[in-house]
Amino acid sequence: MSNVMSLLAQWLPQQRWFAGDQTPQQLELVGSYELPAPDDDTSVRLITVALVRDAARPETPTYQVPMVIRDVDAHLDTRGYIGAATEHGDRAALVDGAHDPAFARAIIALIGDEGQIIGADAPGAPGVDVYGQPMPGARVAEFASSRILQGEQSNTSIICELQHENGDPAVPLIVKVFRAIHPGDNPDVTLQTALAASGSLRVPPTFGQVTGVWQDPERGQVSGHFVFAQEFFSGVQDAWRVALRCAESGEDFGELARLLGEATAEVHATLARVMPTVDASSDEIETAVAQMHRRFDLAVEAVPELEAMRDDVTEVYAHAGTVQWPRMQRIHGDYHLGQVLAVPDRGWVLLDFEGEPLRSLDERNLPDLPQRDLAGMLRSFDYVSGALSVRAGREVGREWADAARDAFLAGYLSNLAAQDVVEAVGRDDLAALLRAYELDKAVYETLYEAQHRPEWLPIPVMAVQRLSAPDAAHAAASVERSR
Ligand SMILES: Nc1ncnc2c1ncn2[C@@H]1O[C@H](COP(=O)(O)OP(=O)(O)O)[C@@H](O)[C@H]1O
Ligand SMILES: O=P(O)(O)O[C@H]1O[C@H](CO)[C@@H](O[C@H]2O[C@H](CO)[C@@H](O)[C@H](O)[C@H]2O)[C@H](O)[C@H]1O
Repeated sequence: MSNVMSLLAQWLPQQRWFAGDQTPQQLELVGSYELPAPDDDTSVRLITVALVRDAARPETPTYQVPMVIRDVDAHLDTRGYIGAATEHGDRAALVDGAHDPAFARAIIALIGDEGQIIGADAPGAPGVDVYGQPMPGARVAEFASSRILQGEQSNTSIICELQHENGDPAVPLIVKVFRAIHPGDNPDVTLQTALAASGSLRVPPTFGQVTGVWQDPERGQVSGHFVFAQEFFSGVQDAWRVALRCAESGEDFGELARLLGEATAEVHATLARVMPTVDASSDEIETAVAQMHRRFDLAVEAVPELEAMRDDVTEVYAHAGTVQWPRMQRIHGDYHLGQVLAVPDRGWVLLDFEGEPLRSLDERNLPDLPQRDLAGMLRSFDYVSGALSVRAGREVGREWADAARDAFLAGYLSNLAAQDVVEAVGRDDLAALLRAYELDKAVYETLYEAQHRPEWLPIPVMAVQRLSAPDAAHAAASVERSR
């Protein structure tokens, strides 16, 4: 194994976006591409982006890993330091590209200049071709600086400060580097680009994207999205923080929840207009219900206490399979309070349309029911109460969560397109669907928490119990109350 690959094998398991914490058994270079080094920074020896996977575990993702090889000098930013790049000469450092401004700057230039790089084959691995695609009309200012966005994320986002020719600050960009790369469209890119192109203010303006073509060891030549860049809203808070603050302090959240419902309905209506929709055929319904059952089986393996709820859960899903379904369309897919920003002068802005990370990309690219998104947000209100309750050691915030869900649904149903759906399908059937999707989301969350945050596992487990209980009138009552 080369020096760089053995350094990566040690470094990868420490990264939040890497699945699992085991050192890869057989780290394989799937391909790589190089970006031009800046003329005015002679300490950069090479900017290279590797696609790597653990060949001993082919079911795990292929990861995108940007790296900068730099001189070891006084200006080296030690935060991104991976190790000594001995193959690249004396005093050469291998730096995580996400921490190095040379990578961010090269990516912005690739997109802004509509550049293309045809990758050269490396020893043992074919080259990767990459294409920069700016949004029509997008204008790029001069690169000034970059920093990595800290936090619990599935991908790596880099904030880039830009400036006009006269030195005045220009609108900053957020450059999201997809870590697990998949053949096919990434819905985060396609959906947000379609929304932005339709003139929607409910997503950040798109700057552009990088797509790549590579040789997948199993599937041959494939293509997919590598990077997505959008306008960055500085200093704003996400709806999770706003909601927690209100729930803790008693500040009113009703109006904000209602506006969030309106914004959600607006996005659904736009997606139904600009992206394909399909009738929910009996096949589609059967598949969707079978997926819910499958997910429950998986969750029971990880969280055995769910087994006791199996009969009730089965009943809720079975009932959902018998009611009338609305037309299926593209949706957000992993909607929760952390995916929404409170932007002054714009209102709620939605982010991260990548869908649930635990579902396959093929599934996430299919039309789905808007009820999945509504259920996601309703679960999120419950999480606000759940997080506060875990902290307090007793139940708090239940009334707050109930009021937020009523206001959110009322806001959603004030939209004309949403009213048409109620008219066509009927409230009882929609309530049955909402309950099944809410339960399915809580089941998904048990898996997510078991893997990532075991201390929060009781939040979704209690929700599965509550939502599956035969007398649960929760979802139905909310739809009823929002009349
Ligand atoms: N355009 C933006 N403006 C301001 N903050 C943003 C923007 N896009 C993302 N963020 C912040 O970055 C976080 C992670 O972004 P997200 O798209 O959810 O990435 P991931 O796929 O890694 O979870 C968000 O929760 C939000 O706080
Ligand atoms: O934001 P991601 O796309 O990475 O989504 C995953 O992580 C979320 C947690 O950050 C998780 O959301 C769950 O926890 C939230 C509170 O932290 C809560 O508001 C959500 O309702 C709850 O589902 C999400 O499920 C997961 O896919």
